[in-house]
Amino acid sequence: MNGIDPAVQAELQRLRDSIDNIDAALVHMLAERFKCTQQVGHLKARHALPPADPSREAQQIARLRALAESAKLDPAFAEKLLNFIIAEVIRHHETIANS
Ligand SMILES: C=C(O[C@@H]1C=C(C(=O)O)C=C[C@H]1O)C(=O)O
Repeated sequence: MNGIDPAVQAELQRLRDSIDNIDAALVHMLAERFKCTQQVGHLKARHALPPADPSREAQQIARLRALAESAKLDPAFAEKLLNFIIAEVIRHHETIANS
């Protein structure tokens, strides 16, 4: 990065500092979400409820797509991200149910 104009370098660093803060916030928010979903997993296992709840997921996806649209984020991306997270949660719930 030696030949970069110092003003450009400073702007790049300012933006990357914000990106790093946002990434840290995402990790903390995901950790909190997984703490909640782990509790849901134990509750479901105790009461013999199935790990996945497709109707709840459909509501969450519809809500998140609408929120994404109003935030000018690609709704398809928001849906993919939520599905990715939920798949991991369901995997955890299956592990809890089988333990
Ligand atoms: C957490 C739950 O379990 C599963 C995971 C979900 C999630 O990560 O939001 C949503 C629905 C379920 O498929 C739940 O039923 O609320």
